[in-house]
Amino acid sequence: MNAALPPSLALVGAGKMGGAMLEGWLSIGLPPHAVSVFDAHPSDAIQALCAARGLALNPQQIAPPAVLVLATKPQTLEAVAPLVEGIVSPDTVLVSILAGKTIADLLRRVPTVRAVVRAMPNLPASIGAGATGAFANEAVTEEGRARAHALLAANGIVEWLPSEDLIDAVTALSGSGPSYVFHLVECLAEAGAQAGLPPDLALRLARATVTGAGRLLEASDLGADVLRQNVTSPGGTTAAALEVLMGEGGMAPLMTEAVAAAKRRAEALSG
Ligand SMILES: NC(=O)C1=CN([C@@H]2O[C@H](COP(=O)(O)OP(=O)(O)OC[C@H]3O[C@@H](n4cnc5c(N)ncnc54)[C@H](OP(=O)(O)O)[C@@H]3O)[C@@H](O)[C@H]2O)C=CC1
Ligand SMILES: O=C(O)[C@@H]1CCC=N1
Repeated sequence: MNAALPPSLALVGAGKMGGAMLEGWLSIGLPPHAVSVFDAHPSDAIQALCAARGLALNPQQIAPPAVLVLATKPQTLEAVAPLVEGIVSPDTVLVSILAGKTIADLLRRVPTVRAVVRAMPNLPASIGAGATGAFANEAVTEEGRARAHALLAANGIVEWLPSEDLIDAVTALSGSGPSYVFHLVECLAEAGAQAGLPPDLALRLARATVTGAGRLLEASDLGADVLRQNVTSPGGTTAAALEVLMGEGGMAPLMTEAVAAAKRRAEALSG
């Protein structure tokens, strides 16, 4: 087991994201007896995982954990705060993945805690291919930061941010970003069907194209711009498509607008 991993951990909210992170922690050797899971309505998969691996699910009482990861919806912070406040001690590091909720918002609801890490993971965490942005307040010790890092790194890359206010932009880019890519698959498949392909064939090709391009990007030392140029024969078909995608009203201004909308929504979720 990674020596930096916390000796005890509570996960509050084991939904899509919390559940994905939990699987990552177990896969890198966090001992199941060190983990307590709290969820209002645990899914069948979480109940089965807890039973199979011997994790405490919704225990009545636990000793304050070294780290508590809060992974409920931002809108439930008010409702879940008394549970969290009842579990933590002043030495617990609170790692929150709630979009929009600031460190000040969290400290107001959970006054016992001092050390807070705001982290923004993304869904590919479920296969260890996530991207997380994180910010630690000044009360987080070197040890606390190392523990948070070890947990977050179980799910993919971790980028520590120099200031908390960057996290809303991270949320808009990489937190929400996987959904933009999945929508690209939907759009590509629809466009292929419009171009005459049977819809199921178009979907298979679109999915394999996006997956393959992602894997090439990961495997290659080349930048995305060079890889794009490598597909683009002068005067060929790709150039014709890119004239549309890179033209006025193309993908760049659309993506800028989408990310700005997500960032505004993150800001609106604070409080
Ligand atoms: N999904 C994603 O890709 C990402 C999500 N996030 C953040 O992760 C957080 C969770 O999102 P997501 O996993 O999608 O949401 P989910 O709804 O899938 O997960 C939240 C879980 O918390 C449970 N819950 C609700 N209230 C309580 C409570 N009082 N005590 C204990 N458990 C409770 C929910 O139960 P029930 O369903 O019964 O309400 C649910 O199982 C959000 O704050 C979001 O901003 C961050 C990055 C990416
Ligand atoms: O959509 C949301 O609000 C959350 C935060 C980032 C991804 N999902």
